[in-house]
Amino acid sequence: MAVEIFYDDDADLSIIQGRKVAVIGYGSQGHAHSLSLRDSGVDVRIGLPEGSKSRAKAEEQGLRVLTPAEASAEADLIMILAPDTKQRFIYEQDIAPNLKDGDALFFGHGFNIRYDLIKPPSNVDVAMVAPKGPGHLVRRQFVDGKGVPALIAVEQDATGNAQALALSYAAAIGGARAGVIKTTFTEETETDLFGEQAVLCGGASALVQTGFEVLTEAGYAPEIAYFEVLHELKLIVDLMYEGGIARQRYSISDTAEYGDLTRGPRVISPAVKEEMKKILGEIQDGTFAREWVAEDEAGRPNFTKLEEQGNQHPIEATGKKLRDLMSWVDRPITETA
Ligand SMILES: NC(=O)C1=CN([C@@H]2O[C@H](COP(=O)(O)OP(=O)(O)OC[C@H]3O[C@@H](n4cnc5c(N)ncnc54)[C@H](OP(=O)(O)O)[C@@H]3O)[C@@H](O)[C@H]2O)C=CC1
Ligand SMILES: CC[C@](O)(C(C)=O)C(=O)O
Ligand SMILES: [Mg+2]
Ligand SMILES: [Mg+2]
Repeated sequence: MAVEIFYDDDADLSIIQGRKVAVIGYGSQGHAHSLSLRDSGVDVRIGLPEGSKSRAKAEEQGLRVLTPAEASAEADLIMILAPDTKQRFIYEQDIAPNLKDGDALFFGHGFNIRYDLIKPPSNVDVAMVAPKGPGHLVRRQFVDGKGVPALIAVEQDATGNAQALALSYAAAIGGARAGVIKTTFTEETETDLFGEQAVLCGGASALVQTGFEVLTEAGYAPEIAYFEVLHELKLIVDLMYEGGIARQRYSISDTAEYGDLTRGPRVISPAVKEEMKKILGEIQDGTFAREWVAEDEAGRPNFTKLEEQGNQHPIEATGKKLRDLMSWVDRPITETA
């Protein structure tokens, strides 16, 4: 089925400029949405708990910070950009008691609606603006006059204007410069989880770590292995980003292309595809969501252990040493947030 794609000319920025927006959370997405909304002439306030470490950062960047309940009470559009596992508690405690007829409840990802963790009342619009990229790059691209593509979806249209409002919001954070696609909460949630687990984060990280291990265990220098499987990956993916896999194959040598065509399918074998299908099934039937919610409720023991193991992987120390010597590598996102 053909998708609908919207650009800046299709969006009416004055719609979002006429609203009082509360952004709940000031992390990766929260800071990007808030600053770009503000720069697009939108009346925005931030909702963060009293003890939040992000409060000082938001205030330093010239934003007004309230508690989540105060921000929700003042606003007529509430965008929840807190961690997915915390959203239902924030919604019950701070947002739901402050929702008024015709308000809009916005999400940056459909997890809590798709898996029935939040059930909004029927008198408010429920919509999503989900940028297809990390928040720090959403902001960086906006500042550079570019944009990260975004998905919009309407779960509930109480006012009859929810789609125009979502498109206006997406344009205000730069999404309509690159293209805004209309979807559903279900499609966004399931494709986003699949993408991050199988390809973008899970798949890519495991591929890089495993390639590094194979080379270093065979006695090659870690620095050479790092350049080969991590640093150069960005350069190869840049070519795909610019012109697809065909453009990447045009730029590499014929030798590389023959290796790509004949060895690639041995690495990503039919068994890997079967595993990807299983992963998609666990997303579709709710297994992953139940597991993640339970893991979070238990204090994230497995998450913490695996994250620490990842931080200790030898590729991290090698990469840090080499990146410190490359002045042209962009500043870490922690410094640009
Ligand atoms: N990361 C990304 O680029 C993308 C994220 N998304 C979606 O955006 C949403 C936000 O994710 P992300 O930006 O990664 O989140 P982060 O973890 O980067 O930031 C979460 C923010 O929420 C704050 N927070 C925590 N608890 C509360 C609370 N009780 N009340 C109010 N604020 C709270 C945190 O405060 P403190 O700093 O004090 O911890 C922090 O500022 C999620 O739905 C995610 O799926 C969608 C697309 C991409
Ligand atoms: C790829 C991870 C992501 O889905 C994103 C940056 O788009 C996320 O949830 O952070
Ligand atoms: Mg994503
Ligand atoms: Mg995601």
